[in-house]
Amino acid sequence: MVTLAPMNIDSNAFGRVTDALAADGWCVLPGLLSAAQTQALAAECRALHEARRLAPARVGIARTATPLRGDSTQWFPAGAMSAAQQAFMDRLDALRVALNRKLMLGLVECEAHYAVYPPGAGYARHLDRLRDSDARVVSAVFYLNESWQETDGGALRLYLEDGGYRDILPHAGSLLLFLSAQFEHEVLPATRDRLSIACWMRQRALGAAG
Ligand SMILES: O=C(O)CCC(=O)C(=O)O
Ligand SMILES: [Fe+2]
Repeated sequence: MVTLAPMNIDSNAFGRVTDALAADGWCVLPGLLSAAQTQALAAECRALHEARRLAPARVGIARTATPLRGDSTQWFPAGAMSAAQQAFMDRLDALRVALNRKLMLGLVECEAHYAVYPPGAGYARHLDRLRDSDARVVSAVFYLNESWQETDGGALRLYLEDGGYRDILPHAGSLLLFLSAQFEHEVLPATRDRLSIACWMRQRALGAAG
C-alpha cells in the first residue's frame, strides 16, 4: 500500500512513510500540515507569483532556461523564511530525522522551493539526481492546489521499475515522496496554475567540502 491514510500527527504516520519508502521507494502522505497551514503556503506562493518574484526555472550545469520545464520557482531563503515556510520546513525536517533513524539514510538537510506551472507548462521526464552531484536522496513534493480535478491535468507521472507508471494529482496537502536516484518522473501540463513546493533531502555529497 503506498497511499497512506491521513495522519494523526505524528510518529505513526512517519513510521508508515518509512515502511512504504523502504518497500516501494515512494509514497503519498496526506495531512503533513493543517488545512490552515497549507492554505497559508498557497496564499504566499500565489502572492509571490503575482508580484513576479518567481523566476523561470533553469536546468543543468549551464543553468540555461530550457524548454524541458515551464515552471517558475523561488527557493526558501535559509535564515529568512516566513512563518508559513518555517512551519513546513520544521515538519519536513522531523520527517527527515525519522527517515534517518529507521533507514540510515544519512540525510543532513532539506532544500525547498516554491514552483508555479502556468497552464500548458510541464516538466519533461527526468531524474532529480543532478549529473554533477549525488547529494539528493529523497525527493518530496508538497502540493498547494484546492479543488483539483482530474480534468485539470497536471499529474506528476512517476515511472515505476516494472515499466508502468502512476499519475499523482497535485491535491492541496498531499506530500509525494520518492527516492531521487530511482524514479524518473514528469509533470504533465495542466489547464490552470499548478502550485507546489519541491524539496530534496540531501546527504553529504561525495567530494563535497566538510
Ligand atoms: O511538481 C511536481 O510534481 C514535480 C516537480 C519536479 O519534478 C522537480 O521540480 O524536479
Ligand atoms: Fe523532478
